[in-house]
Amino acid sequence: MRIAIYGAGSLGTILGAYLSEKGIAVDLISRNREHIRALQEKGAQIVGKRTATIPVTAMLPEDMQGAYDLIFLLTKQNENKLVASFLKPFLAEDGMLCTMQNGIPEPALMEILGAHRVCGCTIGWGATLIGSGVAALTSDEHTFSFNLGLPVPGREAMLENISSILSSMGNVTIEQNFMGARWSKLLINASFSGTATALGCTFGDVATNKQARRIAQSIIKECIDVAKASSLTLEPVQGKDIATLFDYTNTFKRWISFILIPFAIRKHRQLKPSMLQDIEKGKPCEVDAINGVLSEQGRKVGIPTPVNDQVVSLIHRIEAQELQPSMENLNEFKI
Ligand SMILES: NC(=O)C1=CN([C@@H]2O[C@H](COP(=O)(O)OP(=O)(O)OC[C@H]3O[C@@H](n4cnc5c(N)ncnc54)[C@H](OP(=O)(O)O)[C@@H]3O)[C@@H](O)[C@H]2O)C=CC1
Ligand SMILES: CC(C)(CO)C(=O)C(=O)O
Repeated sequence: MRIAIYGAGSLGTILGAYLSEKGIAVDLISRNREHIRALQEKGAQIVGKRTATIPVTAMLPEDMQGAYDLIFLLTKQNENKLVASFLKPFLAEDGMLCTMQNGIPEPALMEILGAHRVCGCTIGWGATLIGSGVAALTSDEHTFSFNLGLPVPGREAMLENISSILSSMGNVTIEQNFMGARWSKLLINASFSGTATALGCTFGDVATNKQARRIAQSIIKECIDVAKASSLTLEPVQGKDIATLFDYTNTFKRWISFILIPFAIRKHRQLKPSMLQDIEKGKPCEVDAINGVLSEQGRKVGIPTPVNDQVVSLIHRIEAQELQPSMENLNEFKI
């Protein structure tokens, strides 16, 4: 099976290194020339929760040849239409593109590549590219998890193949209710990644600062309400039934959910959201594909998302350099 990781940056470099280490042949592809040169010359350097240098095969998009049976997509979502059109001739007729991006990326990719050539996977761990060829693993290895699913039925055998490839690295779950799993990950990203990006901090800082935690808690609730109104059943995240734990209907349950938050994210305290990493690099981030999707779906089903809307507009102001990501932005919130 010919396998590629398209968009081998923070996550893709770690994924590619672990698969290569297990003897699974995979091409790591990115447009970032310095990064690709470093990967080719020195291998993938992993720092952070693990220190290792692993030889990998890396190339630029213009050096791709022939068709791949499986492409893991790990570019940011902002250019997905262009990326999918570019990748179309490189995906075998019966191949599969597995998007590991955040948000709800499958529908737009299916339009270009065909419904049966796209599957999705949510990622429950984090990474940060800190230099050419150097990726920091920001989660413990035991949190490596992959929740795989088909947006439409029909390619179950291929999904099993992908599952066995990924299970060489971590824990894989094949989701029957894949959209429920997607929305559970969206809930984490909208609440924690969105708040941490606006405030320029880690997940741990969001949980520790009570005002920040209140913002994240409100977005969790907004997401649960939007999911319910959209007839989506949220799937557990790493064994935790977030829809039950954090869905409050009275002051007492609201207080319990507030107290639970630091415990629920304790293994992920050091995570710095990929949206914040983009902002720090002066790039536009995926806020419209993450928090923006929650606000948009809320409008469709008539559920207000006032706190999430504030995160969207704050992050846009940060992108426009009117504000810096900082704890001082807590003063901008009205909740
Ligand atoms: N980082 C994390 O911890 C997590 C990220 N995710 C999701 O995974 C996805 C990838 O995130 P992340 O790894 O952080 O992203 P990065 O920006 O670190 O990596 C993306 C890589 O793809 C390259 N790239 C971008 N556009 C193209 C293109 N059109 N053609 C070829 N190469 C391209 C980038 O190059 P260049 O630098 O030049 O832009 C970069 O090397 C996102 O959807 C994110 O939300 C999910 C869970 C955790
Ligand atoms: C939640 C986190 C940090 C890792 O899974 C992520 O999805 C991101 O940074 O985009």
